[in-house]
Amino acid sequence: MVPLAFFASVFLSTARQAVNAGMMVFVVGLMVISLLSNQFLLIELYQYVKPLVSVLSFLPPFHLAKAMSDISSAGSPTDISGLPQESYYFDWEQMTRDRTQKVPSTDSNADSTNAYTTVFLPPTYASLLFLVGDAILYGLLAWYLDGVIRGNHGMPRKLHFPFQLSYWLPTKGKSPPSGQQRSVLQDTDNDQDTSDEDDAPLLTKGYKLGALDAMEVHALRKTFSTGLCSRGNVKVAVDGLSLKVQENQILALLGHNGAGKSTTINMLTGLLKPDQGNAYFYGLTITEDLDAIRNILGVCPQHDVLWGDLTAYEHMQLFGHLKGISRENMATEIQTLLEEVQLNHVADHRVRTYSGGMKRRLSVALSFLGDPSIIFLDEPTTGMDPQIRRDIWNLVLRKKQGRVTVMTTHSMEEADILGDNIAIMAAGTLRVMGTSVNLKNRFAGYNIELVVRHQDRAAIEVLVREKLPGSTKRSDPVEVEGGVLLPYNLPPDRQAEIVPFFTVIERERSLADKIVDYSISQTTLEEVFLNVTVGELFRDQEYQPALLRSHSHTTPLSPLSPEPPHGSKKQLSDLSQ
Ligand SMILES: Nc1ncnc2c1ncn2[C@@H]1O[C@H](COP(=O)(O)OP(=O)(O)OP(=O)(O)O)[C@@H](O)[C@H]1O
Repeated sequence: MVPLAFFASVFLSTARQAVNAGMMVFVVGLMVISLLSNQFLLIELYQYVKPLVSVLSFLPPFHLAKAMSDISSAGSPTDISGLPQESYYFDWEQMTRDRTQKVPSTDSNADSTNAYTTVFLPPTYASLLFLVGDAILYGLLAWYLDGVIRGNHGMPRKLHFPFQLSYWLPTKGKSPPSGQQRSVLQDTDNDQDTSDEDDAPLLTKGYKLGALDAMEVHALRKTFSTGLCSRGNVKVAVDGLSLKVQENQILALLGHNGAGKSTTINMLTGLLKPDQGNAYFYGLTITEDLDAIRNILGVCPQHDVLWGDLTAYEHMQLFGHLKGISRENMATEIQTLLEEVQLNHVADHRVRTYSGGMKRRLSVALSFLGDPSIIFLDEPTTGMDPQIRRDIWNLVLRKKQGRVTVMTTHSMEEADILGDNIAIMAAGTLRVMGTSVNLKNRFAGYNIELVVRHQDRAAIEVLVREKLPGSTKRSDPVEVEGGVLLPYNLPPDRQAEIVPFFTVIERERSLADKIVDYSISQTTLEEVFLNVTVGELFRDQEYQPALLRSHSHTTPLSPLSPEPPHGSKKQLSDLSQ
């Protein structure tokens, strides 16, 4: 029965499907048992019983129920046909006897001695042998089909995977890319640089393509069918994503809801099969070496996968065993990690008593179990209070050495603090990638705020138009104490205008009276994010291709490149109007 359950699970992807299938099996089984134990039905359906028994031989529940029934009836005063038994005990001879059921014959010409006909049922030992055979058959089928059929979950193996040496002797642990693998990657890079230039994301100067890349993603694509039938609408969740991450670095993946971050992580961790593309971790590919990659992978999924009846310690033990942590190290490692996420004082409490933030901390701790070389954290700090969140940030920063960390977040502060590189996704594509400073320089520029007296507002606005011609109003003026605040944004390529403008303000005594206060600051990552994804928000068809095609990802851009972020300024100004 257990191998049959594993076999059935290959074709079922949700708990609801499993419940429905279980109900169907129960109803069909009940009907069959009614038939075989009801003489009236046996008479009516006699000619169908023999072929039915042959078919049922391949279903373990039939032989299990029959063997149990045989064994229990063998010890009773009457046998299965209701006739008196010669002996009341069960012996091996009974096991080898055909189990027949006598039913009244429906043949009108039958004489009185032939008034009964017998329905053949296999002997008990045959049922037990069938059970063993079924267990082997379904076990093998479940193992093979589970490898090659993954539906939308996981990466299917090749049809001939049992004959692949790599299946039986997987590459263990973290290994640098072999010369051959490495050269394939380089070739792929070169191909992509020349042929796919238009589709390449923008990489800023802070991002270094180099020899230490431990994770490389190439043209990853995933679509989902959204219609009722498979030929319905298709949603492109991730569209040709390519990026690289170096060891010891954290990549923060930003994007609005539905940008494709979780789908990307699910593909990279082998939960979803990519339609196209591949990813390499330390030279291992997700399409070929998923088992080896899983040995060095830690994942904190977006939604906690925890069991309410288990404690935090039991969760850690369970995952520790699955990750193959040795018994000697298990207790120390669990204790250290639980202390680091501040759950040690509730380690023996059932998880159902935890708050959302505590469950999240446990998920983070689970992902670090076994010291994995690649860590994926999908919105790890959701629901945590500010203090705990900072502790988790410290944990992630402390643990970034010797591994690749990829995290998604909606918190710009989190991305700014943790991310060595920040990648911004929109509509399934990577729009920009670089360090926080470079992204700010490249895509946002400067915020200039002037507090002026009401009566001088028009004069100062004229002055700003003359001396800061590249500036735009960031939002409507705001009434403040002593006057009105005029907020401006200056793109990074107009940096040269800043010094002359403030020199004029400092020198002209008349202006000093009109301008009560002023400030200048670099714009925030949030503004970069809005700036980069604003085209997506407004679905401006002209803007997006211009943004994508204006740069090649192989050419590092100057932080203060003369090329403005085309369209983005226009859209921001639209926003403010
Ligand atoms: N199983 C699915 N079937 C159909 N569409 C899906 C499926 N999974 C994801 N999508 C769609 O793919 C797109 C990307 O989803 P994804 O969950 O990757 O976004 P995300 O960036 O992680 O968003 P969030 O920040 O809200 O978690 C969305 O439009 C989503 O509706």
